[in-house]
Amino acid sequence: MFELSKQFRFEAAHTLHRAVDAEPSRRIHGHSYRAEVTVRGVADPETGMVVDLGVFERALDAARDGLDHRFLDDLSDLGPGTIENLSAWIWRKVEPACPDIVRVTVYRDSGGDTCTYFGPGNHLRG
Ligand SMILES: Nc1nc2c(c(=O)[nH]1)N=C([C@H](O)[C@H](O)COP(=O)(O)OP(=O)(O)OP(=O)(O)O)CN2
Ligand SMILES: [Zn+2]
Repeated sequence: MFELSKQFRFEAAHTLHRAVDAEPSRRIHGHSYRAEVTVRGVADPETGMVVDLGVFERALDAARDGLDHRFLDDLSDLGPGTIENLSAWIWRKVEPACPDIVRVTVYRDSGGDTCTYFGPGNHLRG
C-alpha cells in the first residue's frame, strides 16, 4: 500500500467573523495557502503507479483555479473561509476524479496554521 501526495499553492482574500481580533478579521484581507492532497492505493504492476501524477495534477488544477486569487466570501459552496472549510471544499472538488483520496491538508504557513480533513465518513470515536 502506498500514499501519494501532491501540493499546490494559492492566494486568496476573505473576511471572517470571530470573537478575537474581530475588527481586522472582518476587514477584507488575504493569505497565502498551501494544500496537500493524498491518495492511498496499490501500484498497478504494469505502470508502477498508484495514479499517474499527471492525472492527479489535473484534478488539483481544477481546485486551485477555483481558489487562487479569489475572494473566498464569493464561493457559495464554501461557507466561512476557514482552513477547515477550505480542506473540505478541496476534497469535494478532487474526490470525483480521485476516488482514492484519504486526506486534504491546508497550510497557512505565515501563522503556522494547519488543518487536515479525512473526509465526510470519519467521525470522532467516544
Ligand atoms: N479554526 C480557525 N480559526 C481561525 C481561522 C481558521 O481558518 N480556522 N482563520 C482565521 C483568520 O483567517 C485570520 O485572518 C488569521 O488570523 P490570525 O491567526 O490572528 O493571524 P494573522 O491575522 O496574523 O494572519 P497572518 O496570515 O499571519 O497575517 C482566524 N482563526
Ligand atoms: Zn484571515
